[in-house]
Amino acid sequence: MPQLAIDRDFLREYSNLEKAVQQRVDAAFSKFEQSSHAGQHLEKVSNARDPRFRTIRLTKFWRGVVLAPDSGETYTLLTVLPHDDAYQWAQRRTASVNTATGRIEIRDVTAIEGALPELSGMAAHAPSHLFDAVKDSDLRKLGIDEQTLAFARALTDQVQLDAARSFLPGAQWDVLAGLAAGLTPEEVWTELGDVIAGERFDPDDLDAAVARSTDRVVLVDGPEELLAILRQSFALWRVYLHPVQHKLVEARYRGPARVTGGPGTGKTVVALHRACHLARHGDGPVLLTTFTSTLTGSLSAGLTTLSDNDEIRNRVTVKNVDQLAHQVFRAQYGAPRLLETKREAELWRSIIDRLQVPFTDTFLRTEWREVVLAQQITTAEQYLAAKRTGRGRALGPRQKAQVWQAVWEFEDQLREGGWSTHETVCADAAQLLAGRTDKPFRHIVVDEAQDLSPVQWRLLRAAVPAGADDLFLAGDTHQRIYNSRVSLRDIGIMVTGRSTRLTVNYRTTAEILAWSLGVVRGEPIDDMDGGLDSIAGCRSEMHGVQPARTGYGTRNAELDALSTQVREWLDAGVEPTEIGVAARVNWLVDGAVNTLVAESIPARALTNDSDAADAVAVGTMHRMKGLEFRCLAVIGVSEQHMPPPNAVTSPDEDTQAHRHDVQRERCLLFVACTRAREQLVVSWHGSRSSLLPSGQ
Ligand SMILES: Nc1ncnc2c1ncn2[C@@H]1O[C@H](COP(=O)(O)OP(=O)(O)OP(=O)(O)O)[C@@H](O)[C@H]1O
Repeated sequence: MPQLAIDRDFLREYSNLEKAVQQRVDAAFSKFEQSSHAGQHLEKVSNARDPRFRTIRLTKFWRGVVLAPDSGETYTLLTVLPHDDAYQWAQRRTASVNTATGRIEIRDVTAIEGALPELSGMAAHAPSHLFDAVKDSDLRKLGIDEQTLAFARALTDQVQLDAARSFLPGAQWDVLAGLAAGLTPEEVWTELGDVIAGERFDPDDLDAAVARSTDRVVLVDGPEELLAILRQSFALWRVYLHPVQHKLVEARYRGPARVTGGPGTGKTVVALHRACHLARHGDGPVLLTTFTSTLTGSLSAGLTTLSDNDEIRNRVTVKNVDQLAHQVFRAQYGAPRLLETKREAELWRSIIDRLQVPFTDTFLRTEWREVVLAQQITTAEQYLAAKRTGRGRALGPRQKAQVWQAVWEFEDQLREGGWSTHETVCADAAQLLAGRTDKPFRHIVVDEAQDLSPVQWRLLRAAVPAGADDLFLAGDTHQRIYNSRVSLRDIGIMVTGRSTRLTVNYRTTAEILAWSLGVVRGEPIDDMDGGLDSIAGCRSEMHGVQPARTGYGTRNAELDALSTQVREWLDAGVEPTEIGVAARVNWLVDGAVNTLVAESIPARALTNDSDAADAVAVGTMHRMKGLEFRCLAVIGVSEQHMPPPNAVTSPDEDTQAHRHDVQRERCLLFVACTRAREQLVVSWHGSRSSLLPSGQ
């Protein structure tokens, strides 16, 4: 029986096809496998460079291009195009086997041959070339074949390489892009993961290559599966993993492990797959957790996309860390009597007044959270001896005694009133679990790990027995938006030697990523493990338009321009749900929703309970975490609103806290901008924010 395989690129194109053509694709390929002579529907392409390319008729105007097997029965659907384009596509290209990965790749030979003479001519007179530092033998080892090698040797700059992306074989272009981004051949080798097995694959066995190409081809088992895949073609991106991601998902670690990487590099995708993998092959219940309830919701939905097997799904609990803390606390002590944040600040202020100590309530609260609770300090001696790494303002013994007295009073009043805060609930829950030998989970997977506080880490550490595959962390400290700082080793979570960085961004175009990286470039940001994190090598292989940056005289002028922009996107065929608007503060979110709605544009504010209506999503930058949009406007990036003055500690009060607050705001802007997939528009009114990259 002939079997149909679908190329990943086609799944992406499918959602952009007109409904009628989609229906013809469904019909043609649903019948495909029942036919005992699949070849009979397929037409040969005259003047084809590769005789294995065929076309299949879908409608009078549309054709599918199919790669027919040399001898086996697997036919791969590569693309669907209007009649003439389909023939031209097939005439220009060839399929080949990458000798390093053993997988198939397609190249536009006509384009390569067309560009090479001119490039070689220019290269002959150039003082240096893009890959002078890389040996031929290294390039060959990484799967670069003779034609691509000749092309690579003729390149003198990155722009030429970028322009060649559409016609060079994909995996080989990835290798060259990695080397051009400054990775060594060894690092590129590691990035390709276990697909380079050291073996040299047979370049003529295309059928075996198709079967091996799980990263770009999905084999379909029958018409129902085909239809299911086509229906959810976008969500299906979650199914294809890069070899490095795949390795992380299935690895067996002797202890805690983590994946880091810039925005859009697939950390959440890895976390989801890892949770499923542990549910299937692990040794007990799995907790998939993160910081906020909004993020928990999208993890839950992602998990359902990955596994429709109830038995597997039921082995994974999805809960945010505070929910877990409250559950453990309640089971022992009943419902906590929670002190609201406002009343907590009042309590600190009344203690400051009474004791006449020279600190602000913000300083004392942070000291309590980040030093006292984080290190489980219960006595003055312990506090006097405690490490205060990252707390900035140095304290002499007299000041420390004053702080301790205030903290003691605060905790005493909590005890007396029977009050809890979210932090104490978490600390109490951690203590309860630490004392138990029967832990609730065998494996814990944490997404957005950079935002968890030390007390929350203590809870997670106590919720799982120490051992193989106990904790798996996914996160990026350049996207820390809640100011929690932690040293994992201080909490007893050792990830050294079990940390992997992802570098390829799958969400955002290179233009948007490069500009957004400017917002955080040069910031010294820790890696939660005693060192500094780096965003070097983070790159995207997709291209599009440069982000637009515009200032307006007034807020109303900025909002009017926003509605013009959103209308333009809608008129260009972008669905309302694929458009996002981000602002730093709630009142600007409300202003944007009102302006859009007044212009009859469907728009909704992202709130805790808002559902996914068919409308443009407008939300605060915090709410944007975990989301992505084809087109995104980031508004109100003005000097007076970004950062908002009340969100940043004054440098006179505490220089370190000031620095941390400004850094958090930078990270927040970075997070917001990197939610855009294809188009990003940044605007402000009045003077522009100093957080925007200078000179642009
Ligand atoms: N191997 C892959 N191939 C294609 N697309 C991928 C791959 N891995 C992830 N993606 C897609 O890239 C996008 C970003 O993935 P994901 O949200 O997991 O990244 P992230 O690193 O968690 O991002 P962030 O840190 O910005 O939240 C998603 O649309 C996802 O489906």
